[in-house]
Formats: sequence, structure tokens, C-alpha cells
Amino acid sequence: MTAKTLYDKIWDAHVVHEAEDGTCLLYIDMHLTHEVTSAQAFEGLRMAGRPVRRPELTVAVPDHNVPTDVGRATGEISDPEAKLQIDTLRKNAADFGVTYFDVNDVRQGIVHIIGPEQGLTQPGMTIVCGDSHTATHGAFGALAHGIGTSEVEHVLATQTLIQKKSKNMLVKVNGTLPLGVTAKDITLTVIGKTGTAGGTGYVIEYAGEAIESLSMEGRMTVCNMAIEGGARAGLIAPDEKTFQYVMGRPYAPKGAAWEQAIAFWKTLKSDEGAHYDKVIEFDASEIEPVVTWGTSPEDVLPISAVVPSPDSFKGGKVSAATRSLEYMGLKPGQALKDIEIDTVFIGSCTNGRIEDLREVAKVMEGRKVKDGIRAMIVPGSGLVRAQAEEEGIAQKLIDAGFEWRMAGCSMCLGMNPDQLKPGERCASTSNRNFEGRQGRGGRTHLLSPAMAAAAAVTGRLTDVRELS
Ligand SMILES: CC(C)[C@H](C(=O)O)[C@@H](O)C(=O)O
Ligand code: SF4
Repeated sequence: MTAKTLYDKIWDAHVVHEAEDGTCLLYIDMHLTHEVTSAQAFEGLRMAGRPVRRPELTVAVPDHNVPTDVGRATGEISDPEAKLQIDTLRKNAADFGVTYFDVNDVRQGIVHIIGPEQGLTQPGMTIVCGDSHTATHGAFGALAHGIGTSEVEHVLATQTLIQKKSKNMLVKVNGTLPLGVTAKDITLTVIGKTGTAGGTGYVIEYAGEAIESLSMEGRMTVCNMAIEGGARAGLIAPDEKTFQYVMGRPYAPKGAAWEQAIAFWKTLKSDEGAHYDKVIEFDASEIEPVVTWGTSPEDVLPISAVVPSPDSFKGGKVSAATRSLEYMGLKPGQALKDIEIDTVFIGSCTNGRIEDLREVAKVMEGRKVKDGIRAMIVPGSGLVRAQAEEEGIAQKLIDAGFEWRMAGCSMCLGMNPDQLKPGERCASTSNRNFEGRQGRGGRTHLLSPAMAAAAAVTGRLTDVRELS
């Protein structure tokens, strides 16, 4: 028997048909949908008079457009486009018999947060969503693809996806993470090494002691950004931690089905000697807390570094870096630690989970948000929010000077009222720092929740390890 990678195993278990050119029809176990990329897909079905093939394997939740002010529970959504998209999702879910968590349901939240939280995300599954950060679910050893709207329609109609197999890449992070270094620093460091195109054509499996040592939340943070490194998906082999996380969640298997599931899940790891087309290996001790300085997630450096000179790059990156620095309002040679910020955003599907909020609370212990800094915390789901309130974290963060908001994508992207003004600079725990991502003219520095908290305290990018 040939040795297989985890990716090979999940793939093989889901191929319904393989054409001569290698194009496959893949069975899909779980289909998550949100308001931005599903409307046309449902409409396509309606026009063709087709039902959703497996409505019980399809879940819908509004996240991108929802306002996150606490008043939303009682008020109308004022932006007509957002309101239309959310109303449409609600109607589509009702018409097609799809499970739907409405705006003010405590289970509402960012689609990639609620999947794992509800136990919809399970090891060995194929999961799709019309959203690039679907890679997040790979943290459970699920093959999770982001798909486009026409593919959403295809999956709704057939519960299958047309795919060609990607190549296998192994990213192995050995050793122990230094103090103050987190999952976000790992994933940004990997992208710094490979570039945003380094993963193109691959599915990345993350392994090694540093990955194994991460909590499920941390593993989700790592896989979430696989897509920013160009990969088709990210994967981490499930283990005891994974099983413990899934156990007892609303949609997790129960009783005998649970025992059966566990027996299968335990087989989900790459075999000894399995072939990878590319291997990247490095030691966790190399990783420092990092921040981005430019307008691509690969523009990342340790916090101790200075803003690079465009001349230090090669080829097209020279002009890209020049443009980035101009947009970001930065000068080569400037210490990253000297960069002053106006806003701190803690949230998104990268870092909007309970552990992230605990991390922020830990850094804020005995400290306050600096005067004049707008610091917002947007829990990734209503349940994360409720848990943080129950743990007393929410009150501590409010007392420290943070805004405590309702769940949604929020300032991760400018599709709702939470936006930067032109020229405003934000320390953000999200995953994309593209031009205009957080609002037109807004400037984004990506970093970990601990580093974002440190920036909130000092009003500039700060090494969390040096906070006095
Ligand atoms: C709006 C949606 C299609 C988009 C994505 O696919 O990733 C968004 O979630 C993002 O993060 O940019
Ligand atoms: S939180 Fe950000 S990255 Fe995640 S799905 Fe929403 S917009 Fe996309």
C-alpha cells in the first residue's frame, strides 16, 4: 500500500468520479454559506426549479454586512444594501429548508467561527463555503475549500464540487514557541518566508511540535491564513485536542456515532514516508512577534526590525514596496516600534475566538487603553461574546477602555459601518492588509491579539514582551 498524506486520504475518500484529465467530482460533507456570496446561487436554483440537494448539510449565517453596535438587536439595519443581502439570505434559507442563524441569534457569528463552535466542522470532512478563509476549518483535519458563487450553486444543487487535486506541501515547525510568540506569529512568519504566491497549487499540511502544541483556536489561526500564502487549503492532523474540542457540541456525533467517528478520525494522519511535493521546515525558536509594514500579508517583519527600503527587494517587488510605503505613510529605516496608531481592532475569523480575548485580557491586566486610541473588540460569535462575559473578561476589557461589540466581520473589511477613515492607522488582528481593506485610505498593520493589546496600551506598535 502506498503511503498517503492526510490530504490524499480525505481526497480519496470523497472522489465520486475522476475524468481522464484528473478533474474530479468531490462529495461535500458540509456547506457553509453567508450573505455576500450565496444570493445569486440560490436564485440560480430557484430559476431552474431545483431544490437544495442536502439542505441538512447546508448552513447559512449573515456575518460580513451585519452592524456590530449593541443597538442592532432592536434597530433596523440602516444600510439598504446590507439589509437586502441579509433579508435575502434569511428568505433563501427558509425557502430551501437550510439551517439559519439570524442576526440576533446568540449562535450568529463569523461563518468560520460558528462552524467549529457548533460542531458542524469535523475531522475528515470536505467543507466548502463561498469565502476564501474557509481554510480555517482545516485545523480540524477537514479538507476545506473556499469557492466562488457559481460553485456555491453547484454544491447547493448537487452536494459535489468539481476540483483538480492540488500538490502536497508540508510546513513543519519544530521545537517550542518562545514566550510571547503565538499562532498568528507562526502563520505570518510562514507567509513571510514563502510569499503570498508560495502556496499556489498546493494544499499545506502544518505539522511539527510547535503546531501540535497549539490549542484548537491557535490551529485555526494558522490554517485561516493558508490562503494568504496562496494555498488551496490548510490542514492539521486531528488529535486528542481536536476530539475534545468537538465532543458534545450541538452538531457533533453522539453516542455510538461518536465512537465510530473517533475510530475513523484516528486514522486521519499522514503515513510514514508519504510523499510531499514541497517541504518547508524551520524551528519555532526563529519566530519573533511580528507585524506587517506594507499592503500584503507577506510584508511582515519582527517587531524589532525597521521599515525596509524598497531597494532591498528584487524585481516587481521594488515598485510594489515603494507604493506600499507611500500608501502606508512610512519611511525606510523607521523603527516599527515608532509607528503610532489610531485604532486597534481585535476580532475576525483569524483571531476572534475566546482564547484570543483571554490573551488580550491577560495583557491588559492592570493596564489601560491609551487616551485617544479607539480600541474595539468584536467577538467572532454571539457565543464567544457570551462566554467572555461569563468569564468576566468582557467587563475587564470594557474597564480597560475597549468598545465591546456584537459579533460579525466588522473592521476586518469595509463592508459594514466599522471602518477606518482615510489616513487612519490600525493595529489589527485580521488577515488582510490590502489597500482600503478596512476603509478607503485606511492603513492596516496585522499582528497577534497580544501585540494588538500592547499597541492599545502604548498607542504605537509595541513588542508585547517589553510592555512595562
Ligand atoms: C466577502 C468574501 C467573499 C471575502 C472572501 O472570500 O474572503 C471576505 O470574507 C474576505 O475576507 O475578503
Ligand atoms: S472576518 Fe474577515 S477574513 Fe474572515 S470571513 Fe469575515 S471578512 Fe473574511
